[in-house]
Amino acid sequence: MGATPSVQRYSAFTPVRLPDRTWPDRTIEAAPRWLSTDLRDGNQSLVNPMSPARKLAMFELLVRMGYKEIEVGFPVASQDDHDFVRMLIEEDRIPDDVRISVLVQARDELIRRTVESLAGAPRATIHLYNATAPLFRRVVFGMTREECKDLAVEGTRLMMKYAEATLAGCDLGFQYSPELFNETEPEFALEVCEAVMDVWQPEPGREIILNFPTTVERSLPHVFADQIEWLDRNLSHRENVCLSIHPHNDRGTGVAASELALLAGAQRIEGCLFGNGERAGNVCLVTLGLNMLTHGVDPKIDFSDITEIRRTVEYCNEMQVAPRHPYGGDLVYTAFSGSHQDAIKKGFDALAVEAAEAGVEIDDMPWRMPYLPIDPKDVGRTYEAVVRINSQSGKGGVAYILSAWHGLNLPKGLQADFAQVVQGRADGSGGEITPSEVRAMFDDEYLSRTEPTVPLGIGGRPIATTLYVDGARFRVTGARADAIRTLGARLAVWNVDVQVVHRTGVETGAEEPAGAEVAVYAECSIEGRTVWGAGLDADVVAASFAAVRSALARAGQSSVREIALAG
Ligand SMILES: CC(=O)SCCNC(=O)CCNC(=O)[C@H](O)C(C)(C)COP(=O)(O)OP(=O)(O)OC[C@H]1O[C@@H](n2cnc3c(N)ncnc32)[C@H](O)[C@@H]1OP(=O)(O)O
Ligand SMILES: CC(C)C(=O)C(=O)O
Repeated sequence: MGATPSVQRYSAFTPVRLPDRTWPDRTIEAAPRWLSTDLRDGNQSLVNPMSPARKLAMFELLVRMGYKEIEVGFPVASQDDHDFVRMLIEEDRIPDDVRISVLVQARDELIRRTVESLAGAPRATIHLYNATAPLFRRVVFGMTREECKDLAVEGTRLMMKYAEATLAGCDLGFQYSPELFNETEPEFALEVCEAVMDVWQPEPGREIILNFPTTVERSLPHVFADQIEWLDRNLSHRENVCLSIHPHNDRGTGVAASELALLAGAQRIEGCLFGNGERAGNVCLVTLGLNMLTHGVDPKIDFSDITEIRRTVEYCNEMQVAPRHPYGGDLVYTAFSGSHQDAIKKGFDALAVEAAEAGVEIDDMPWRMPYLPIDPKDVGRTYEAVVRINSQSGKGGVAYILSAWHGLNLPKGLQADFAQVVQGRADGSGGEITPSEVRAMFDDEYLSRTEPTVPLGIGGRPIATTLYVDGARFRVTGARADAIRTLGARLAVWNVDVQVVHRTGVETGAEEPAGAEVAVYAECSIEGRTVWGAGLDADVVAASFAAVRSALARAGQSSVREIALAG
């Protein structure tokens, strides 16, 4: 603290001038071509590069998810990388609709060995790169612009020469990247790409992938978008060029930069699952794909089991995905805070009502949910963890837990009553309260205070008594009604007024409850104050008795047990 600020050591980024940019008015309407570089850029940044088994697990995951272009390694970087490429080819593990690619520097011997590593491949792309940015030309390569361009041109020639000798029968693709494109003078990057194209000679059926990396992300996303629109306008052979981007995430804006670049004309995106990759990572393919899904654009990638994807990626990379990572993190579908929980519960309730009105399944309804940008089910996550309880939770969250996990649908007044109980205990413990602990608290507070046995089958002529069940009437007849009437009479002696009996878990209006257990919630006015009780039983009358007696017991009416049993 107190050290001299270092701000003067840094300078502003010079943007390309594009005052008539058009990309801000466009929208993303279709998925781009995706390339996963998990096995190359991702792998080269790992503390422990992937073992062959981990590489294969990653490759198979990417294929299962639907990636059609997969950069499988840098064959001359290590024996493992080379052997993995050979194994894929020799064991015929590359599906017909998948194209592998490999990366190489613009160096003669490395190019020769890289081309050889692909022998026997039915289709493959060779990806050649050299740095074009001024800092690299000066510091790393000690080259003039001309020499830098020649390196790319010569690399392309060598690649074609070796491929002609070694890869007969291979449907060969070619990709060139001016590394650190974003820091390269745009005219110079264009000049190098044009020179490379002069050698490769793109034409219909012979595309070239020109891949523009923000090797180190240095500026704002819209600046990159301007650079891409500028390229889109100025590249020759445009119809035979696939304009690809390779964004890194050094400023934390890799996703934004990619999305704006798509608007600006990018047709293909290279990235890694959950944003693995050098330094702050490559752009996250999961976030990009699912961002599209939430706008109604099919990403053409299968994210339906995000947990399995995440586990496999964690296994392969030996790195954990952060709990807040978009779409895949542990906590991204979870609300702890009361107002969020309340809104989510109301959202689910409204969705159920609207689906019933429309006569369709909930899963077929448009997704409009407070605080949840995507239906967790669409990525294989369940609703159970959507709401979790701690000291910041409110009645909506507590009610959601009892409903979603335990099938207990509490009336509103009881929700507030029980939330206070939970809040008191959460404040004491400080931590999270699990759904089973919430249930145990409910049982402890309301159910365990009741006696399991109630006096039914009292004789007398059948009469009708009405209970109010979630606002609708529920008729109980016969001896059971007698029992309730008897209880009511006794309670009257004690100045207890049973105002409303709520029952949930069965169809309202039914003569007798269907199904296993019925929950009855009694809202009682006892000596002028409202006291709630709950009862749970296979028999609705028994549950009703239990609920009333629970309320009495909570109100401190200890002799209730004898009264009820005396009925
Ligand atoms: C932005 C990116 O992610 S690029 C991909 C980075 N990935 C990798 O580098 C993969 C792992 N790399 C390696 O294993 C090694 O670098 C190898 C095997 C490829 C090469 O190894 P070596 O030649 O022993 O070492 P090294 O990488 O230090 O070589 C650097 C030389 O290559 C040159 N070089 C670096 N990149 C390129 C390139 N794209 N094209 C041509 N020459 C290059 C450097 O200028 C330097 O030249 P100099 O020796 O004349 O100064
Ligand atoms: C080789 C290129 C595409 C690269 O990885 C980068 O520039 O980040």
